[in-house]
Amino acid sequence: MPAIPSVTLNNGTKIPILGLGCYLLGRNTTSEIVYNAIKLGYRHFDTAQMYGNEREVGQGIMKWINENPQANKRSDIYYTTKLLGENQGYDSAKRAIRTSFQKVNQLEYIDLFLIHDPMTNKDKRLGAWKALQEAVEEGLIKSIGISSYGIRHMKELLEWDGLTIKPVVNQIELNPWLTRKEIVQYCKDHSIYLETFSPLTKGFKFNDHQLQALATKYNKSPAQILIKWNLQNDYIVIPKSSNLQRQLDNMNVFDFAISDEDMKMITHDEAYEYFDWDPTDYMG
Ligand SMILES: NC(=O)C1=CN([C@@H]2O[C@H](COP(=O)(O)OP(=O)(O)OC[C@H]3O[C@@H](n4cnc5c(N)ncnc54)[C@H](OP(=O)(O)O)[C@@H]3O)[C@@H](O)[C@H]2O)C=CC1
Ligand SMILES: O=C1Nc2ccccc2C1=O
Repeated sequence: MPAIPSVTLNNGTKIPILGLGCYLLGRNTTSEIVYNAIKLGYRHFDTAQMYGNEREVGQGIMKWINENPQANKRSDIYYTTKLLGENQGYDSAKRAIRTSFQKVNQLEYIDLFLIHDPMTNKDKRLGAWKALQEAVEEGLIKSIGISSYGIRHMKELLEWDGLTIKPVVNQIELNPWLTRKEIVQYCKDHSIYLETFSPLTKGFKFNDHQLQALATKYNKSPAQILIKWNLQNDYIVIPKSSNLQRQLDNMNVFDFAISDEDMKMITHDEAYEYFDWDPTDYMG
């Protein structure tokens, strides 16, 4: 399997364009799943304070590094976590960032720390961002970003006079039935990379007849077509699977291309179907 390519973010750091979503991997199994996924070729892992498995994701990564430190480098791995909503606000965020860091301190730094959602208020969102900026200055974190931010939340942040570090990504739910053209355009205009969660629609769209037709045409599975749809839109993508064979299938997307015509055919700008949560229009 070829190495997963990386792209460069607005601060010059690189991120592998396909990572493993770590929600619901299960606390007892996470470290082994992460370790085995690295053996398969995954180099990017997406967790969160909310998932309760930050420590175990770090342990899986460290097991791989420690088994051959000459060959297996920390810098080859990309580790993302996210600040829980209730930990927003400057003081709470300072504490929670340190707690997350302590859980994986053997990793020496966190590659990317996201504000998980905008569903608090302006003071708490900006206070959390100030704490994240300081953690970058301290060297605990390399990059910071946002998740499920709508345009008003991004404007609030980008126009804030305390902003010293721009978000590198907005992690958001996108799929052929949820294209969010305005948010995508806003992010592109401000050099904020789109990173897509629930890219497989959690399986809900696997029986869609157009998706099935493309799967047959390209001799790929519906999951592989959805992952490729994301990559061809230049989105970073983080499908979750706890199963080794499905993880392998989800990586096996670099040997084909969906035609422009077929990309248009499965893209439904008029639809608005989400399968997780939708905080982007939160008004608080
Ligand atoms: N920022 C945010 O607010 C959010 C972030 N996320 C992040 O995004 C990640 C991915 O999103 P998630 O919501 O988990 O959903 P996904 O769209 O990635 O779907 C995961 C589901 O699809 C199944 N699956 C995976 N691969 C295949 C395959 N090849 N064929 C058939 N079924 C498959 C998985 O089962 P199995 O494990 O058995 O293979 C699981 O049930 C999360 O793990 C998390 O890291 C998710 C939601 C919100
Ligand atoms: O992975 C996730 N699954 C979720 C479900 C509800 C709210 C947030 C999330 C995640 O981040």
